[in-house]
Amino acid sequence: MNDEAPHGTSDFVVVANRLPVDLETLDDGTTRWKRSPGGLVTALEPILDRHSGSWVGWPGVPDTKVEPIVSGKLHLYPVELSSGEVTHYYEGFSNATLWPLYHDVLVAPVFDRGWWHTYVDVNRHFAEEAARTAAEGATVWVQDYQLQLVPRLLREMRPDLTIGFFLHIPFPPVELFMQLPWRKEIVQGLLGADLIGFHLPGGANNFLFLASRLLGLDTTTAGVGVRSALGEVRLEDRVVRVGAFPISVDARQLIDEATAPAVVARAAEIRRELGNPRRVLLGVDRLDYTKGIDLRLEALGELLDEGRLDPSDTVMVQLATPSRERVEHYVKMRSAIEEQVSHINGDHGQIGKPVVHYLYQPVDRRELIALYLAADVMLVTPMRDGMNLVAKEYAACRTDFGGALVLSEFAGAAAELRGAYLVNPHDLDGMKNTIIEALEQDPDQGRRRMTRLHEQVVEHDVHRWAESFLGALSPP
Ligand SMILES: Nc1nc2c(ncn2[C@@H]2O[C@H](COP(=O)(O)OP(=O)(O)O)[C@@H](O)[C@H]2O)c(=O)[nH]1
Ligand SMILES: O=P(O)(O)OC[C@H]1O[C@H](O[C@H]2O[C@H](CO)[C@@H](O)[C@H](O)[C@H]2O)[C@H](O)[C@@H](O)[C@@H]1O
Repeated sequence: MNDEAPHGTSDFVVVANRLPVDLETLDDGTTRWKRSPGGLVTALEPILDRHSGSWVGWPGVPDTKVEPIVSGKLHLYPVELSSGEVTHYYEGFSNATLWPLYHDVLVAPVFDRGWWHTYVDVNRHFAEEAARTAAEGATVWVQDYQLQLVPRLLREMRPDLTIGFFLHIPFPPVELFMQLPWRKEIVQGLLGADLIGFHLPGGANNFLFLASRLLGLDTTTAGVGVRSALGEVRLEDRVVRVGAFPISVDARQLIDEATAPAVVARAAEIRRELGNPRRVLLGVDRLDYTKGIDLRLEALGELLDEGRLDPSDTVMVQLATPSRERVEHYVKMRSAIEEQVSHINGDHGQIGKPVVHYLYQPVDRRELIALYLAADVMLVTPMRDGMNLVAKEYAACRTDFGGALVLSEFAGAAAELRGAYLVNPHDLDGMKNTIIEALEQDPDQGRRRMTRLHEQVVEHDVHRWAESFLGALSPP
């Protein structure tokens, strides 16, 4: 990386809360860049590799001024946030108000006026940096719930720009959204865009209904389709289009990585290191209360208690990437999950042979892919999830068509991944039966399911997602 990224020259600008890399301070006081967590970065990185452009975002640490950076073809424009802004805008309004509100109110959202004011201020900083970065007539693609006011602010500053917005999390039904004291401001903020994208038609339809009901705007009423039949909100001077564009993964890249001999060998080695169990179950998540890690552990614990799983030949690996570690519900969820893991291992493990191997740390990407290859059953059991790229990564990596995917109905990915074993994670008995069914599947039937999953993800990869959104934003 070097530091020569001039402002005002970019024809394509992504604006997201985070840069694709986080600045990390080591014990000796030196700093280094590490990959940012989460699916938004996973999805957008390959797009910017292809579409050379700029990325405006926060470098992940407070009170640190970082000059613009060039990384290969990509120009990074850091937005500085103070520690107070991180507390009120990121941990507060974004992750303790909007995140739970948009995820079915799984925990009670906090409505704090001070947090809202900081959210407005920080959205303005991001809009200002985007306005400085974009060339005349550029396309700016704003990402996610942390930046819902940016489209309007940016349009006021730079009416020459084409502005897209994509929401990576679910957009709630009107009954829940109406709880938000600043509901009109958020909808007006989003309507600054030319095109607003959601993962699923349901989110797009919720938004159209809200624009009509809350702001009395003229909207289309026919249902939005997947990458088709866009809806419209007709404003006095322009039309905002609204669509559904399910995000995905870079399937070709994953296939290359998953078929590398070193990764295939590592998968076999992982099984040996786990003690050559007959079955390996896997969970991979940011440690978030939406992900249903607690529910799948409860199911596993009961299956072991009831003797339906044999602890001498069954192993579960749960990777939990640290996330939002200062937000109250994340702290509580970590303790609850770690208690469950201890409980299961206390009851069913043996010396040197725990049933659940739990890591609270990110692992290297090649190790993650080797784990996907080593797993007989992948458990993706969120109570609500915008998409869930882990499910799609697992399907992309299984070029051997082995393994099985147990997938919550409440993940966006369930709308497309019909070869999965779908579960309602609140239905504990149903989930237990489905886990057993997946573990004991007929091999031919399993291969058919996995072939279907793999082909779906290869055909509908992240490049198709970006092309469909950007094609709709700026039709030829
Ligand atoms: N390299 C690496 N990536 C991880 C790890 N845990 C999760 N990820 C990635 O983080 C992303 C999670 O995306 P997604 O499932 O959509 O959920 P999100 O965390 O809510 O964005 C996926 O691309 C995962 O591969 C890890 O330990 N190491
Ligand atoms: O930036 P963080 O607060 O550390 O959180 C990580 C990301 O989590 C969320 O990811 C979502 O986007 C994925 C890709 O579209 C989707 O598959 C997943 O269902 C979502 O939860 C969040 O929306 C991102 O802004 C965060 O960067």
